[in-house]
Amino acid sequence: MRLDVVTIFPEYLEPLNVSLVGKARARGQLDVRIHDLREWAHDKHNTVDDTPYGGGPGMVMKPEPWGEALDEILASGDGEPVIVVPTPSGAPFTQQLAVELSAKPWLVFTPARYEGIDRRVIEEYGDRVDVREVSIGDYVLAGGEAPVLVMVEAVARLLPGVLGNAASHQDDSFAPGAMADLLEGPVYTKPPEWRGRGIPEVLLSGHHGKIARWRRDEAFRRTDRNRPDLIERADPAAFDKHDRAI
Ligand SMILES: N#Cc1c(-c2ccc3ccn(Cc4ccncc4)c3c2)n[nH]c1N
Repeated sequence: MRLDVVTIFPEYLEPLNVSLVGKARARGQLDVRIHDLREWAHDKHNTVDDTPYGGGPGMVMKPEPWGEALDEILASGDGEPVIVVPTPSGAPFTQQLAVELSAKPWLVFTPARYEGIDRRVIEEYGDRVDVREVSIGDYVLAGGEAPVLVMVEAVARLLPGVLGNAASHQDDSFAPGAMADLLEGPVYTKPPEWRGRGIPEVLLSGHHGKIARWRRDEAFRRTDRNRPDLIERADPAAFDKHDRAI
């Protein structure tokens, strides 16, 4: 997978050099290219923003630098990318969308700043390629770089061979399948006792069926406590299927 990121804060994307994504880049599983938008702003001050038409607070990112940047990037690759635009007014970024994007060969992320990008940029490239406006949550940030870090990690960990244990994401919270729409249950490791706190006996039993059922029940309990909205959405048949499987 090729990932391009266009930003006025390239240093904000340094975390893509470490940990899971950094290792995937080093192994050649990910081709990550970070671009400084100001390279396509040609005035003396490399200006990328201006006042909003119609008035109002803040500044808007000018279309010209984005147009030159995206034209050059799209011309540099094979096929067409999905352009992912982080914005507070986007569609929710979900595990389902992460799975969909992980199957794409090329993603271009356009994290903006200020009040966002001139709408004509989204329209221009929406006429040419698949453009997704996406939000990582119902809160307001100052720009799109942190959302890009979140989305890249969520997508990269789904790529074959990136996570050490293939099973690691199969029981994720929100992962499709028997535990779909349930949060993950609690996890434990050694020592067997810590500050007078032990381990649930079932996890020491070696009885895989009982352990799976306990984990399913704990997942249900945690979901009911922290995300009751997911309980309504969950498909009861998925639980039956999971029960039959354990
Ligand atoms: N994804 C995502 C986001 C953002 C986000 C993303 C990109 C930009 C670019 C600029 N801003 C600042 C801004 C713009 C308009 N209205 C308010 C603030 C951004 C915020 N905030 N909250 C989220 N969940």
